[in-house]
Amino acid sequence: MLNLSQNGCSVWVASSTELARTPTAIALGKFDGVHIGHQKVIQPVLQSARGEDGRGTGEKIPEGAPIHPSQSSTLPSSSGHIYSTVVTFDPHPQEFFTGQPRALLTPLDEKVQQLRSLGVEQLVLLPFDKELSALSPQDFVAKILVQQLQCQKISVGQDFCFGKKRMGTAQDLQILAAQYNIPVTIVPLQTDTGDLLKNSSCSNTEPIEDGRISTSLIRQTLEAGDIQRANRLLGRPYTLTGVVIPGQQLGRTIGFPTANLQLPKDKFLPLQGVYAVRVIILNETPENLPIQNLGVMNIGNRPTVNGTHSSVEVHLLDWSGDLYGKNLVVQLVKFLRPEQKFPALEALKTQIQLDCTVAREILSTQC
Ligand SMILES: Cc1cc2nc3c(=O)[nH]c(=O)nc-3n(C[C@H](O)[C@H](O)[C@H](O)COP(=O)(O)O)c2cc1C
Ligand SMILES: Nc1ncnc2c1ncn2[C@@H]1O[C@H](COP(=O)(O)OP(=O)(O)OP(=O)(O)O)[C@@H](O)[C@H]1O
Repeated sequence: MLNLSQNGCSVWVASSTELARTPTAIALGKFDGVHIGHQKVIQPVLQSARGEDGRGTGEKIPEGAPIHPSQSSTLPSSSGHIYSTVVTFDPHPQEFFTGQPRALLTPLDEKVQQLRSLGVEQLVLLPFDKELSALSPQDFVAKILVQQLQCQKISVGQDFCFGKKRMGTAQDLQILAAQYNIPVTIVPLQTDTGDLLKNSSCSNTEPIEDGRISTSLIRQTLEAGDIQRANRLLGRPYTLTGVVIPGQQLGRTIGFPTANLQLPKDKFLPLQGVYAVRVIILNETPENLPIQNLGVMNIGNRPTVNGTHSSVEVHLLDWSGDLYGKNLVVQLVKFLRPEQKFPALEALKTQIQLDCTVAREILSTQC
């Protein structure tokens, strides 16, 4: 269990339902990326926690007490507070089923940051294991949502599926939850064009390019280097956040010192190559305002210097100083070009000079 706090606001992170604060208003799903579609699903839960929908006077049903579908989960409450909660799964269900580690758009720390900025009070990580994956939709609602999380309200997207073999739909959730007097908001699917999709069905296949905003679409967009579209789907710039570690220190010899970033192991990387970026240097003291700089970034193996592993390095424009050990937030703005093997360092230097000129131009016009 963690309680991550910054600037007075905090998100309670519970690694099991026993550690969760209750009662809850719940947004349900994987929420990797916390994209525009996810943000719409989270919105009703925030309103509910503020008491804007008239609920918020619920009393806890004692842990372990048997609950019958006819029994309302809303009893008079002592504190009257309903915690706005995102309920998600850990590990990502796909990782559990395939056994392969999955790179994430928002590893845990970043997801918590994003949820905090939206005003979410709590993140509950349901351990996704054989037992949870085998729960029927009925049992998932009764045991996890009602009994353990004392749920007062639920919000999901139109294509939400849950329970064993993803058998339950958003409509099924609405019917099951109604038996406990829990209202379920079903959020229409948000698309890239702003249209709403009418049809959706539960399936485990990767989505086709239908414009529906999804984690999968954003991953594909980043893999293709279309940063502008990825940023539009996310509702903010895609960022790489990490600590600066020593590199080979060759960059300074060609006039372009670079900060080598150590990222969370499970961070999803976009297409290899060179990018125009904005860089926030996070200071140790929280009261200091973060400093924002323009920069160029390379993601790749550095074939010109016979690099052996992939690295992420940033050169800050018009900046000099020591960044070792500092935390950087790198916001991707535009993909400039693929990485190349140059015959000599001099040719690489000339190309990086050009990259800086192009980046400066782009960054002066685009946000
Ligand atoms: C904007 C930018 C573009 C780069 N482009 C390439 C490239 O096309 N090919 C390549 O081999 N290395 C490229 N690099 C990586 C350089 O080879 C690397 O910065 C240099 O070797 C210094 O590495 P070091 O920080 O480990 O000392 C680029 C670096 C930057 C900052
Ligand atoms: N574009 C969208 N519009 C409305 N709701 C959405 C949208 N995308 C996801 N949701 C809803 O947000 C919640 C979390 O979504 P989830 O992360 O599980 O799926 P996703 O973003 O579609 O990712 P994936 O591509 O991995 O399926 C679910 O309730 C889901 O139905």
